[in-house]
Amino acid sequence: MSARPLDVNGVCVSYGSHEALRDVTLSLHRGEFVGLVGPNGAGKTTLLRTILGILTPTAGTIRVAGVSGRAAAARIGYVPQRHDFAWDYPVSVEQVVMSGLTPLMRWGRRAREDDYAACFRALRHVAMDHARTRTIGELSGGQRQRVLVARALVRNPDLLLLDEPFTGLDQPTIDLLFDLFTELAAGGSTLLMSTHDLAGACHRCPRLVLVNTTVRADAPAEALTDAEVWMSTYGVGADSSLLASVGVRA
Ligand SMILES: Nc1ncnc2c1ncn2[C@@H]1O[C@H](COP(=O)(O)OP(=O)(O)OP(=O)(O)O)[C@@H](O)[C@H]1O
Repeated sequence: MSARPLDVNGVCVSYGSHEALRDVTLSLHRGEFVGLVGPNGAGKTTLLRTILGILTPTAGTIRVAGVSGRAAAARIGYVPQRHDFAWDYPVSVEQVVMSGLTPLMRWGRRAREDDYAACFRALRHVAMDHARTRTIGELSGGQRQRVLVARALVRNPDLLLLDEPFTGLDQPTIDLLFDLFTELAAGGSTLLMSTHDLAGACHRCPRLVLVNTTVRADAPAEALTDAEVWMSTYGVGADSSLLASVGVRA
């Protein structure tokens, strides 16, 4: 049996004396699409960056497809927040997607025919193959997000990490991206996505992980009907509109 795409076990992360994550345990199976939700400062980005190997846990272990450390990072496709990317850089869509392969290429190696073929496949996956030669600055927000997903997919990862992919996008664009993520999961990709779109996550992510420093709940979205869990994770009262947005009553 092949190893799970992600196993996080008892992970703790601190920034100096500030404890950002405590005893986080989480496993994903192949083909799962999991929403990671929690309030501002809950530790979502910290968890993604720790899985990526950018941050080192003070305790616990992380395995991606059964391996850890640098080998684990090579198995991950990462979709950063859109505003973390330099969109005014004068490069083509294809060049951005190609940059997803760079970590796998030895320094100085020129792109080969199979690299271009991998880029084309990834762009076709996100329905952006028609825009291969366009300059990235010309793209809409939704198209930019698709290009970032293609860049993450090009290395055929065991795990896709998405950091708030919906920020600043309109509802129809968000719906199309949810369709894309659902299709990717149905095709065997494994996705862990942080988001503040609670209503969308409740409707479209089959499984939700609620986090605030530690995992507060981990269940199919439709099973998260206990208002207390949402209230304590987000630190809100029974009168909060958050409860209506996730479809529960206090
Ligand atoms: N580089 C850093 N140095 C010190 N503290 C940090 C750093 N990055 C994050 N933190 C702190 O760690 C905690 C978790 O932050 P993190 O960015 O992971 O939360 P988040 O859930 O992604 O928040 P948001 O939804 O606002 O993006 C917060 O208290 C934050 O202030």
